[in-house]
Amino acid sequence: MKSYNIALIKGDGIGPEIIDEAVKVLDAVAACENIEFNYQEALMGGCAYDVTGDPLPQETIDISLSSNAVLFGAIGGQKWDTLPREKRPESGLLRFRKELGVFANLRPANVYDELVNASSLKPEIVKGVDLMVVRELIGGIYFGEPKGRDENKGWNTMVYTRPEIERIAHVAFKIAMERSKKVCSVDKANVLDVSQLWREVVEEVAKEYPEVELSHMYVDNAAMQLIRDPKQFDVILTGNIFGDILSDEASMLSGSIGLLPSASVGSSIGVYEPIHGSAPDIAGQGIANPIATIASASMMLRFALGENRAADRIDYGIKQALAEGYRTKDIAGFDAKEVCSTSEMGSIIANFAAKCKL
Ligand SMILES: NC(=O)c1ccc[n+]([C@@H]2O[C@H](COP(=O)([O-])OP(=O)(O)OC[C@H]3O[C@@H](n4cnc5c(N)ncnc54)[C@H](O)[C@@H]3O)[C@@H](O)[C@H]2O)c1
Ligand SMILES: CC(C)[C@H](C(=O)O)[C@@H](O)C(=O)O
Ligand SMILES: [Mg+2]
Repeated sequence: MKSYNIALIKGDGIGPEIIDEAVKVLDAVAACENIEFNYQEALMGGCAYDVTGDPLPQETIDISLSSNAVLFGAIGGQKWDTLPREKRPESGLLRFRKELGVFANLRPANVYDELVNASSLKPEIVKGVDLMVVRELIGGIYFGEPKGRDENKGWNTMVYTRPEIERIAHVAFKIAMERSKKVCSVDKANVLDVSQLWREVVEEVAKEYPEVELSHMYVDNAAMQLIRDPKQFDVILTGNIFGDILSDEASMLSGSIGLLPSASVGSSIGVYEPIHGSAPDIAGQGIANPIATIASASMMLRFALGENRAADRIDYGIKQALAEGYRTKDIAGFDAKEVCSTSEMGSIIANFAAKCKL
C-alpha cells in the first residue's frame, strides 16, 4: 500500500469546513485505490496568530516541507484586519508561498455542463469554457520593494526580473503544449515599464515553442473579453495581481467562486488550494461550497502524487453529484434537485467517487 504525508492547513472562516470535506473524499478514494494518507495539521492565518502570535509559525513551514503535498483551506477575516501588516493572516500566506518557492499558480476555470444555468452569463457564452490562468505567485507588486506607508502616503512597487518572467512563461507554454496551444499574455504594457519587460521576455520564451500561438492583451481589455467571449482563451499567462483578479472574475463564468481549484507549484512541495478566501460572511453556517477544495485535492493527487485513478474518481464524483442535481446554496439556481449543506455535498461526492467504474 502506498502511503502519502499530507500537510493540512485548514486556516480561518470556512477553511476547516471545506478541508474536512476534501479529507472525507480523499479517504473514500484511498480505500478504493489501496493508498493511504497520513494527515498532519498545521496552523496558518488568524488562528495561528491567536495561538502563537505569528500567522505563519516555523512549525507550519517544517511540516509542509516534510510532506508530499499541502492541502490548504483559506485564511483571513475581519478580526485580524487591524493588525500591523506583517502580523495579518494574508502576510502569513504570502510568506508561506515564498518560503515554499511556489512561483506558479495554476487556476483552471471550467464550466460544468450541468451548471451553465448557474452562471450570470448566457449559457451559449459559458458552455464549454475551459481555460487556465497561469498566475505568477511570488513576485510582482505583492512583494516588490520599496513598500510601506505613513500617515499621508502608501506605496508598493511592481517589480519583475527577467528570470522571474522566463520561468513562469515556460510553465504557461508547456501547459499550452498539452492543451490547445494558445497563450494569451496579459499585462499593462501601455503604461507600466515592468509590463514592457514582461512582454519582451514572453516573446523571447515563445521562440522555444513555435507551435504555440502567442497573443498579448492589456489587462483592462482582458477583464472585458473574459465576460464578452471567454472561449477565445486557452492559457492566460499573467502576473501576480492581475492573475488574482482575473481568476476571481473567471469563477463567475462557472457560476461560483466555490467551484474553482488551484495548484501552486514550482519547487518540490506544491500547495493545493481553492481560489476563494475564508468567506467570513458564511462561515459556520454549513453552506460553503466544498467543490473548489475537493477539486484542489484532485489536482494534488494528479500533479503531486501521480495518483491519476484516484483523481479521476474525484472528478467523476463532482460531475456526477452535479449531474444528479445536488447543489450547495451558491449554485442552487433554478434546477437544483436538492440544496445540500457543505457536509452533505462532501458525502455525496465521496459516495459517487467510490462507486466510479474506471
Ligand atoms: N487563499 C486565501 O486564503 C484567500 C483568498 C482570498 C481571500 N482571502 C481572505 O478571505 C477573507 C475574505 O475575503 P473576501 O470576502 O474578499 O473573499 P472570499 O473569497 O472569502 O469571499 C467572497 C464571496 O464569495 C463567497 N464565497 C467564497 N467562497 C465560497 C464558497 N466556497 N462557497 C460559497 N460561497 C463562497 C463569500 O461568501 C463571499 O460572499 C479576507 O480576509 C481575505 O484576505 C484569503
Ligand atoms: C489572501 C490573498 C493574499 C490571496 C492573494 O491575493 O494571492 C488571495 O486573494 C488568493 O487569491 O489566494
Ligand atoms: Mg484572490
